[in-house]
Amino acid sequence: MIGVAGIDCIRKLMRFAHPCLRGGRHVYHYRWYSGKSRTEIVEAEMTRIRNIGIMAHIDAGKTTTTERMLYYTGFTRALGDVDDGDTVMDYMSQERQRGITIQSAAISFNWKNHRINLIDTPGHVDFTVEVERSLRVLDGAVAVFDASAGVEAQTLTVWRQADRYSIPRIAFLNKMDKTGASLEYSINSIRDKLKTVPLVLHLPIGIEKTFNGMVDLVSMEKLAWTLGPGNDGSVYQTTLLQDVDDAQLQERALEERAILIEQLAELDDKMADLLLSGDGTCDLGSIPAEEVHMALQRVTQAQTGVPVLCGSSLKNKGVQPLLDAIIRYLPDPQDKGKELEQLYEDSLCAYAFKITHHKQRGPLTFLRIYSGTITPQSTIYNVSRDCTERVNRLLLVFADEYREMSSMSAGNIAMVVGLKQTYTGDTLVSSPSAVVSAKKVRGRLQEEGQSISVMGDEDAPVLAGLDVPEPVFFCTIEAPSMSKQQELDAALVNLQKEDPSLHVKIDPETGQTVLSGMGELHLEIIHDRILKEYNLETHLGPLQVAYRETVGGTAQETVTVDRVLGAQKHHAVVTVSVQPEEADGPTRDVAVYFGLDRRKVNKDVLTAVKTGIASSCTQGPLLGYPVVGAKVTVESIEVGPGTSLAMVSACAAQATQKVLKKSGGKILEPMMVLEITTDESHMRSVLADLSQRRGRVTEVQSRAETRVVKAEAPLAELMGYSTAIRTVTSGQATFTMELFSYEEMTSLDQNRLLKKMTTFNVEGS
Ligand SMILES: Nc1nc2c(ncn2[C@@H]2O[C@H](COP(=O)(O)OP(=O)(O)OP(=O)(O)O)[C@@H](O)[C@H]2O)c(=O)[nH]1
Repeated sequence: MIGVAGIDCIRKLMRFAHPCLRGGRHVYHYRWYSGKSRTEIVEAEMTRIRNIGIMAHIDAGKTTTTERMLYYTGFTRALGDVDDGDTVMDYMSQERQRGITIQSAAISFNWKNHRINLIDTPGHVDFTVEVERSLRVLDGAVAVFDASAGVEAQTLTVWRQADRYSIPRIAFLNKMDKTGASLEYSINSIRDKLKTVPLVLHLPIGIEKTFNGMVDLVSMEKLAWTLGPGNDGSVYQTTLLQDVDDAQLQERALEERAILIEQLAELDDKMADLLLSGDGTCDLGSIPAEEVHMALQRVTQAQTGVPVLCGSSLKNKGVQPLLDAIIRYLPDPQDKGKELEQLYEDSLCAYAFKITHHKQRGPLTFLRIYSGTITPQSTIYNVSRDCTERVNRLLLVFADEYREMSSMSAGNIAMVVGLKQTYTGDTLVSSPSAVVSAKKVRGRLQEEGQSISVMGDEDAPVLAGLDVPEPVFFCTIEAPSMSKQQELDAALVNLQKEDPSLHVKIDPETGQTVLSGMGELHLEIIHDRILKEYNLETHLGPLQVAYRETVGGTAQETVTVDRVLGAQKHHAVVTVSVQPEEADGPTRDVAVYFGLDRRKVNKDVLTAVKTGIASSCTQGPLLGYPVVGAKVTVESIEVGPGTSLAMVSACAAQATQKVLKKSGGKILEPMMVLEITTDESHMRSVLADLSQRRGRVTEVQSRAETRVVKAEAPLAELMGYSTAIRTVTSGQATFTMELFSYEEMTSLDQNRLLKKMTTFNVEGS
């Protein structure tokens, strides 16, 4: 990924871009372009733009595939290698060191007269919010699979996310050169696990070490990567299959093509008509390639099937056909922008999907433009934050340069310098009056019976916000000295603008700053970034699990407050009852009901009571964790004349605390679902380790020597799991983990936790 967050990286970006060899490794430099460039970058017309992302399980080869794309499209002049830590896309230093892809950014390049805007997406489960925000702005995606592993856990997660955003996909079976690679296994796994129809477009020639190319089943050509200059895969031979002296290959290809055409005929009416036209004895082999391409495009975009291509990015095979498939089958940006164009017509509507910070230039904001045009030196309006922002500079991250643009229009991905108050997920338009007219248009369309699905908010026509999962871990963070606290606060504000899954709050009791996030790695990375990007050596407190509290049963409590403050007498009596909320599992928020006639109570008093209850529920009575899965009913309210609303609120809060305690509060702990892939010889150690962690094994799948263990375990027992699993399996196993529910602890475990936490608090105080 082209990370522009780090100052190191920016320095490199501002230098002239060319790959050079240093100490045997390729190092890429980028320049912050101003002035004339070697080539003129024209704005691509909408039908020739593809906004795409690449999604995959960790290590499937997303970065390597992206690097090859950049190389073959002329972006880079030497091949990067993730194993050497010198790829363009994994730019941030943390990514380089850890060998994983963390953040997403956009990078544009041209392929066969089309503009491809590539939005990189991370593969680690701690960064699913990064994946979500990329998916928001994509029109299509390439799913990269390790052909020896088929569909892996993280791919399933990202696939489900892509389903939610209705993103057409094509599949790339990478690593066909690897031992254990299997087209058949991967296809079955795509069909079974992803519940989609895989449409095989390539018949591999050779497998594992002998993998050398493929038959393109649409054009019926043999594509062979022979050793070209520098063995970089840029040259490959295309031969019509009929001219290839291999009758067996021809026969198999004809059979596979027939299967493909039949599948298409089932999914696509036009292909079915074509087959049935004439005397109904249509020769499947004679259907023209162009007709098959068109059918594949329709089926991909309708998301009824997924074209499957194969290759080996590391061995430089199969990437150019993948680029061809992107421009052939994945959609242009028109569809996604349709609804917004209806609302905003020719005026600007854009979505901020990524923000990075640059010390001198301030925030750099990546925008997907849905309608209208954006120009530099203009003023725009942030609907989500109700403020005006100034566009100082408008840039396109094109190949190895940041190019100044005089304007950018709908369908494009722009980078803007100057937006100071914008957060990731905000909607930007031309002016407040544009919002007023968009609202009017929306009202009219709704009256006509048309629903506007892109909108998240009833009041303002903004794009729906991000679906940010609940943080599961938290820890305190301390500035190196009191004098640096302000700098730390500013750094945290910037980081939150970039990363909506990072939560920052001040502990009301200790006054300490508390960070919460998606996992151990997430918080570690934040810590690293504060050091590297803001030069602040902070101290992180011990990592703690974000528990929840809930009620044990039904209870009722009445609290009376009688106070005299100055000359004013305050009198309030509030009775509340609680009971477990009968929803599917614990819900996030506590539901408040009124068991009294609300018309007889002053509106402000009702609001004060609700506020008191809500504030009380943010800190449960057992350990101070938020209360969930409870129904609180206000049974009665009595308020004396002249009593302040603050007093009413306090009375309701006290009653809620008391009733929560009385109900026999329970602690809920986050349960994670784990998928561990290991070899047979380490199975015993993996299972033994899991049972020590209160883990439950739910399924074990076998494939040759590989075992995939699915298990559930409490997060509290999984601290440092990545190191532990590495140790017990001598580095052989990989795993993913994801939050799936909050569960009640057994009373034994709860008592242990309460003892530990109260001792900890006493010691810590
Ligand atoms: N044999 C083989 N190995 C490959 C191929 N493509 C990538 N690899 C290797 O697989 C490992 C992971 O590759 P990456 O490109 O970093 O994978 P990624 O999906 O970007 O990984 P994350 O950034 O962690 O999500 C590296 O060691 C690559 O060299 C391939 O086609 N064949």
